[in-house]
Amino acid sequence: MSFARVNGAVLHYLHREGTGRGVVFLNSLGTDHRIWESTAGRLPKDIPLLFLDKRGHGLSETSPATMETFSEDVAALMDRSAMADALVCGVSIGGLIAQTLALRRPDLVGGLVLSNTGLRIGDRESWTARLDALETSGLEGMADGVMSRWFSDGFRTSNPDEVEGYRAMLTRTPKDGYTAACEALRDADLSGRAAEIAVPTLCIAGGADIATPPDLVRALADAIPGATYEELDGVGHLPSIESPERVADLVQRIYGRLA
Ligand SMILES: O=C(O)CC1=CCC(=O)O1
Repeated sequence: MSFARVNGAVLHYLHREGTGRGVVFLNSLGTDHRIWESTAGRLPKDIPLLFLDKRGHGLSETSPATMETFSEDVAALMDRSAMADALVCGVSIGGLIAQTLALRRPDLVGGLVLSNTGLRIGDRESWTARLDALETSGLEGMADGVMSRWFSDGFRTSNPDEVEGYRAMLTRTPKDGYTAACEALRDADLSGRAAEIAVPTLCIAGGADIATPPDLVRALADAIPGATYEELDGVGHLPSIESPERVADLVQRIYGRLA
């Protein structure tokens, strides 16, 4: 567990040293780095890993941010950890941050795993409505709806305790941090930039994801030159939690293919 002030905010990160190419994990809206724990724990024990809580989430300080700010934070922590040419795995907003990083700092990104994400997620109206709901009801009032977007019906029925735990992760997110990330999502649109991504890319969709449905992820894969697409049957928005063994297998497969 480490902390560093980068780009004006104190960020929380975990860097495991190792040998060979590193793997970086970027989390989604209202979550922290722990959503990748079960997946990362299935990867070889000797490879370097970097996890971080994006600003306004987990133990990282809150401040206004754009998708560029989030990607600069990742770049700063990778530079600090002497990690370059890494496999960068991002889920949802983490996938948008990963794409932004690949466009702005191609030296840092050797490959991408883009899970449950798109070139754009939602639209201006849907994020404005989310921000209004946050003002009216707070995260506590929104939490049931968010859980039904994060997890498939089957997972919620079979794993009530886990869902309760992740609900706590959501509701403990600072309101200002959640707001900043929603505003960044409202304003981010990478349509038209995908052709510039020049690294091996795997796009993962959840067959039961209603937040970033398979069609959105497939359109992302179609737009990035040479990208491959995998759909996980019956899985919701956070496959690293619902199906860590399948995600770890896919991460290892693309890791093994990187030159
Ligand atoms: O909270 C949601 O609806 C799911 C989500 C959208 C962007 C993100 O990072 O998570």
